[in-house]
Amino acid sequence: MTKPKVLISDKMDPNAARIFEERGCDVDVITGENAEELKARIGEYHGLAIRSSTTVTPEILDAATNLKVIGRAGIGVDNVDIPYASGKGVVVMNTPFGNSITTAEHAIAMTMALARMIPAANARTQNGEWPKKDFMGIEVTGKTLGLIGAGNIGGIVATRAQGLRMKVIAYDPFLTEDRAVELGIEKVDLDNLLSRADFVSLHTPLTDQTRNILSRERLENAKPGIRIVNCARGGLIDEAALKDCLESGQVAGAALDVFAEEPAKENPLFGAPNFICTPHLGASTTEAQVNVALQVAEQMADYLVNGGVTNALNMPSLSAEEAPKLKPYMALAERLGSLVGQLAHGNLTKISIEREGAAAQLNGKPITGAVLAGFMRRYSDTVNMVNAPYLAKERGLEVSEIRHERDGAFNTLIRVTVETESGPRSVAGTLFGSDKPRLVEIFGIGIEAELDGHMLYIVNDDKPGFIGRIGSLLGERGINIGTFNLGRRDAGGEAVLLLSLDDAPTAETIAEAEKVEGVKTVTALVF
Ligand SMILES: NC(=O)C1=CN([C@@H]2O[C@H](COP(=O)(O)OP(=O)(O)OC[C@H]3O[C@@H](n4cnc5c(N)ncnc54)[C@H](O)[C@@H]3O)[C@@H](O)[C@H]2O)C=CC1
Ligand SMILES: O=C(O)C(=O)COP(=O)(O)O
Repeated sequence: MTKPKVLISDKMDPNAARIFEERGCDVDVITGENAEELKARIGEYHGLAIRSSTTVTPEILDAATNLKVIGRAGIGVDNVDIPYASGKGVVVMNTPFGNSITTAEHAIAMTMALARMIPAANARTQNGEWPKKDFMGIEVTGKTLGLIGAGNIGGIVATRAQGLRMKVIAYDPFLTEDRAVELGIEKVDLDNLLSRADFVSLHTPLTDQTRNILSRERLENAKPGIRIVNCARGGLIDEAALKDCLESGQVAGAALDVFAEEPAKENPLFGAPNFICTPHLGASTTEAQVNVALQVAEQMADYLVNGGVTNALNMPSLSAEEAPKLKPYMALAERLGSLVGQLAHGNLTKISIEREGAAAQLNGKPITGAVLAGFMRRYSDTVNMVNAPYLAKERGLEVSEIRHERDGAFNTLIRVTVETESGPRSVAGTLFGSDKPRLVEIFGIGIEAELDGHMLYIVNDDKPGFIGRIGSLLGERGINIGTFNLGRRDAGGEAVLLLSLDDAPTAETIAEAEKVEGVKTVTALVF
């Protein structure tokens, strides 16, 4: 196997490059390139490790013809077009906890800096002014902190703020009552929060629902003299409205670490009263950067080298321990999916994946992904486990997964069934010797065959002499048969023949085979 190649395109702790190398990847660190430069380069890489400065657009992804994984050394992934990456079969992962304490601490630092106007006091003192009378601050003790978003970072901010004796309330539609009780915070709606909070701190991702969540209207109707801290994402606040509210005094102060447009070299808020800012430093501590660099490199290398999937945003997790165990199952699942995809006719809208025996004890999601990857190949040749579920959804394919506790004739079995116009059609397979995929049933007929390379699937009448006729036809045409597998429904009834061939059969060979006495259908298959 060639070594996976990874590009680190944003400034990252050197531990990331070290881990990639130790785990068997080639790595280039090339930061600060513009989109055109990245587009020209990305085609040669299997992995792309980023922070927030690289934006991964559809154009970049179209050029990324070998890319398998994007790793975000951090939390927010609004700089990656995840639906497009999924469509391209690229896994997107982040490191959801590595910088959360650091970012929460930055929000607390910003809160204290706002309360006591530390940046301006510092600047003017160092300017020789000694402006003691201009900086009358407020205490945070006893004040109400309103969190918009109370997930990992919001939750940590809550505990730190409670340590400062603040009362914490939160607006987060996904916060459970139990978690709110555990955090000792009151769950409220957004209007209530804005009418009560002395400080507001934002901790949501940037999504279509949260964009502009602090709109002009909400800022203008908030509690007069409110102070706002944003260490989450720029697009959450209407910046022009915030500037007006700072100037009118409606908002008593704002501390932003993030801006709608970054890098923010110019911004309407610069110079506004009681406005302080940092250049997206929320995650910038030595501890957090080591954490996220180590974690992203471990996760990406795991995927590129062993197929393990951790913290992916567009694929189910698969631990590095599970991956080798699941590998033969995934090969079996993909072939079964591919077989029904090649054989079943018409518009297929339902597929079910059943697992029995040892297979029922395994993580089913990767097996389903592999079946769908094999099956969807009937529609697209760029399909893989990552994009198959998305493509299946796009085509309206209904997928069901069934686990049977019962033990059947095989100690492990995967069955794939599609609903066709003439009823359900199903194929099943097992593993021989724990890692060799074998087909054991095709459309109700027991058979035992490897699914590999070029094959011919022939349905025929179970009559004497048939096998000789087919063998002679192929022999006369100089086609070498690798394996020869037979199955039949009843003696003298419908029978099937699966042949593996050294080369792809020509259309002419197939037409000749169809003319052989007793043959009903001939289908060329490829795995
Ligand atoms: N300034 C910086 O350097 C950093 C910024 N961040 C930002 O902080 C964000 C939050 O990070 P975490 O707390 O780790 O994420 P998280 O996923 O643990 O928490 C986000 C919370 O927002 C809530 N939420 C989602 N939609 C909402 C809505 N419409 N209204 C209210 N709440 C909503 C979710 O329910 C969740 O509880 C990240 O998405 C990232 O954008 C993260 C790290 C560093
Ligand atoms: O982790 C996040 O979401 C961040 O915003 C941190 O951004 P950065 O890695 O410092 O560019």
